[in-house]
Amino acid sequence: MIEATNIYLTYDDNKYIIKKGNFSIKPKEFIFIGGNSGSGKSTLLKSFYGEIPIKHGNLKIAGQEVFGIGGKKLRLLRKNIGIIFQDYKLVNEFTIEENIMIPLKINGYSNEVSKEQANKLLAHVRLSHRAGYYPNELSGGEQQRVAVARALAHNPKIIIADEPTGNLDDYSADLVWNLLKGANEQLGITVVVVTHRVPRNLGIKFRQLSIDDGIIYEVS
Ligand SMILES: Nc1ncnc2c1ncn2[C@@H]1O[C@H](COP(=O)(O)OP(=O)(O)OP(=O)(O)O)[C@@H](O)[C@H]1O
Repeated sequence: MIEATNIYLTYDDNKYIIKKGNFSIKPKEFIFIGGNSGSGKSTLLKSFYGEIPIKHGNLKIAGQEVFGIGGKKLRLLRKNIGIIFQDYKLVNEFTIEENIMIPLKINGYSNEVSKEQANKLLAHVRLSHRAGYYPNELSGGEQQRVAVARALAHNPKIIIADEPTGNLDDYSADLVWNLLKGANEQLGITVVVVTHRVPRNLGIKFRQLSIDDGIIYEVS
């Protein structure tokens, strides 16, 4: 599902954040990515959804080459991916129902279908009673559950999450881990999560990668 061959990532050409990155993530795997602060975890995730260019090497996501990607191909790439951030990144001017409708509308679904799907997902994350609320009327944990629903809305093949529980208390973090686990187990979605703290008792098989001095390696 994700195949990296000798990828190099940089912001300014003076220093490679990721060097000679080689790894392979199979469909339906659950992957954690660790490493010290500043080691390049978020940078690596950004390369997956075309937010920063691949400087050298090849990166295939769901069969699509990411090197040099832009325009229509980038839109197609993002169709396969749902993204979750530490700080939720919901649109404050939209209700939470409307937030979940965003990826559906972008992908060409009608208002009616988008609304129906958003409400199914709101029920899934147990927030139906908040459909008309705005993000700033919700707790952080609730906002992150909306972000998970939004990431799932367009039936992506891959979920990418950058410290999804970093701002949450243990109770809310558990709810988010369970939603990600369900997406992986029940929907067969490949899940890639950057986290400093791998949850104990996740209850599913997972693999761990780590980044040190720009090098990506497998944690055994
Ligand atoms: N937009 C940017 N422009 C230039 N340099 C950047 C940019 N974003 C990140 N960096 C640098 O790239 C390096 C890796 O940053 P990145 O955010 O990927 O690390 P991280 O492992 O996710 O860190 P953390 O665990 O603290 O979130 C850091 O040295 C950082 O300063």
